[in-house]
Amino acid sequence: MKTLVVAATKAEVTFFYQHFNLPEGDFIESKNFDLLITGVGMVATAFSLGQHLSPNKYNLVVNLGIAGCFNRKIELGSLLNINEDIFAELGAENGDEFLTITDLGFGENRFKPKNKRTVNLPAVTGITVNCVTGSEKSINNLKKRLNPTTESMEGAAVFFACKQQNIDCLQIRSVSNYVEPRNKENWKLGLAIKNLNDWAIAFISEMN
Ligand SMILES: O=C(O)c1cccc(C(=O)CC[C@H]2O[C@@H](n3cnc4c(=O)[nH]cnc43)[C@H](O)[C@@H]2O)c1
Repeated sequence: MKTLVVAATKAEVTFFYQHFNLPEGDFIESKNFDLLITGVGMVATAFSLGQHLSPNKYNLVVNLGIAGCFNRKIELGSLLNINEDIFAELGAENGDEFLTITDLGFGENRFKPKNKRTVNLPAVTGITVNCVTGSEKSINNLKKRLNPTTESMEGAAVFFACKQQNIDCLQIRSVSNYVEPRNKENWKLGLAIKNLNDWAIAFISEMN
């Protein structure tokens, strides 16, 4: 049984590729782990995992990525263990009220992954969105409704797929930006990606 490492973009795992001398490609099989680049967003992620995730082959999925953070006390570049993730937009508006897919009786919007491993990083709740949050009104609504620490565009889709296949899952995110009206100059992409890759290289190396 192997570990499947999952990221949305190659850029987020660039040093991981270099360290393990991995060939170009979106699905790379190696002796001790496989690596899958899904593309950005929950649809691309679900499709890609639908193609590659098999319980006969994998006993652990490690989802790696950068994320936006709602909490300004958490420094940019910090690593977080997302141990709960929520599809934030999946549901229905009823005037100013939001009804989740659970309220509507159509399933779950909130996922806690099955995971036997302990990871020495702060554990937080994330949300998963199709549209990166970028207005004070949306930020306040999300904080009030879900009280999230981070925001990504894939996390809950990975947890969903792992739950469907009964596979353990870790989601490790590095904070690249605060959730705010969009200003890419404020992002610390390089730092976030470096810290994420250092963690991932150490984790995979120690496992094998
Ligand atoms: O512009 C670049 O050079 C660059 C390099 C690597 C990655 C990116 C991305 O934009 C990755 C998109 C990825 O990041 C997650 N993300 C990051 N911040 C947020 C956010 O505030 N809200 C939602 N998602 C965020 C997301 O999971 C995307 O897949 C650019």
